[in-house]
Amino acid sequence: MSTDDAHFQVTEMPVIRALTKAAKQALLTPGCRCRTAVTAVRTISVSPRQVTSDASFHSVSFSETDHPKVLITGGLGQLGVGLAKILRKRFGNNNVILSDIRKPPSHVFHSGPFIYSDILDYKNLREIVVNNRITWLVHYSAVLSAVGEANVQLAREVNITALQGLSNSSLYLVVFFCFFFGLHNILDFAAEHGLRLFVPSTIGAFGPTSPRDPTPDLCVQRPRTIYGVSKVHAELMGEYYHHRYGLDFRCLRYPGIISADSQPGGGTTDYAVAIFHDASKNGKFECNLKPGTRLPMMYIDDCLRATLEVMEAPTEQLSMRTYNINAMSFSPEELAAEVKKQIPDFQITYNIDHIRQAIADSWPMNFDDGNARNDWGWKHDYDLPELVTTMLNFIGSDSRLAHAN
Ligand SMILES: NC(=O)c1ccc[n+]([C@@H]2O[C@H](COP(=O)([O-])OP(=O)(O)OC[C@H]3O[C@@H](n4cnc5c(N)ncnc54)[C@H](O)[C@@H]3O)[C@@H](O)[C@H]2O)c1
Ligand SMILES: C[C@@H](O)[C@H](N)C(=O)O
Repeated sequence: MSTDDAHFQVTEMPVIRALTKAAKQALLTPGCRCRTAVTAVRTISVSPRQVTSDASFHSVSFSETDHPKVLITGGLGQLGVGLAKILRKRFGNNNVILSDIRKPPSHVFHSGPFIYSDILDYKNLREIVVNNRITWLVHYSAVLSAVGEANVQLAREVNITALQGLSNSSLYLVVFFCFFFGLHNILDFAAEHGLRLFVPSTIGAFGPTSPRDPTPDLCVQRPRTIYGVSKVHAELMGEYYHHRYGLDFRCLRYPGIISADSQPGGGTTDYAVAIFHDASKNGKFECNLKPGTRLPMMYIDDCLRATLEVMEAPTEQLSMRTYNINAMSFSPEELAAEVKKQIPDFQITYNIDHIRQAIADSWPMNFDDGNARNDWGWKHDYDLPELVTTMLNFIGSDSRLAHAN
């Protein structure tokens, strides 16, 4: 098994297992959840589709001076736990509920409210929102780019062990539709309950026909991954609900996010996290993208702060509802050169994953985030040297701590 395959197994299987379990149930049980979700969206008596365009959805008592009550879906991935931490610091521990379909590790479970929530289950979501008087919803649940694309070995494993009887193409169809229904559930009840809704998008929402250097907020968006297509869909649906029903939809297109204490969930930019762990532990790293592959990237602290800032931004500052945000752009060889400044013996080799490479080659190289900077004052703190120092210090002190214990 290659390092890359091993990485896939370690970091992506829980997500795939959880997702395919949901997908399998949805398809194989009578009155499957996919169908139920569609029915709920179409027939629920308070559906936005049945309310006039000037109706106010902001029926939940929530003023700008109150602390919001936040629900984070898909919160056990790379970003959710960190976001919960900064939101709890700002709004109080009990005002931020983390949720996922996976079992939380003990330190997460004991750090604040955690609840099971499957975004495909409209009733379950609705109960959580109503019972906890949720006012902000951060919709993090997703299947990232590389997991969403055809990985034959992984797909076969999943088909045999999780979706017996379904063909590869059926599996991808299920993932695709569950993703959409999940989003539709979220949009419908966010509008119904007057929630402020944050859905992250990505550099992956652009494709090979978009301008790539730099990529502006508004341009051709023809992504070639199912992940990108679903994110463009989310951007458009969110903006449509905003204009049509007054939904307070806010969306940031994140670059590849780099974090030390949480693992990425199966994306194309994951190499930029793995490199620090391998450099710190073994002094070498095998990269699955070509040396010159330039992509926009950001340290997690900047990403989470941007999320809080756009959620708190007064409505009148938002000239748009979907913004690019950026901090830096680099290629594997540039990142390796920066790591080498701190670990002089560090060696990088290349073993290209053609699926990830094709995805990366279709994505922006530089991201133009001028609108975010002008409208609500976005400003990043971490550039490449700062990122490398921070990551290596964090991982180094973490492993020294582990050795000491
Ligand atoms: N991490 C990045 O580099 C990056 C970059 C751009 C955008 N984003 C976006 O930010 C969000 C969070 O990213 P992440 O890196 O934390 O993702 P991740 O893949 O690490 O985590 C996603 C989480 O969603 C959960 N999930 C899957 N199906 C679910 C369901 N049916 N119901 C509830 N939860 C479910 C998974 O269990 C997992 O914990 C995603 O929407 C992603 O597209 C991330
Ligand atoms: C860029 C982003 O959306 C994610 N890290 C991925 O590579 O899929």
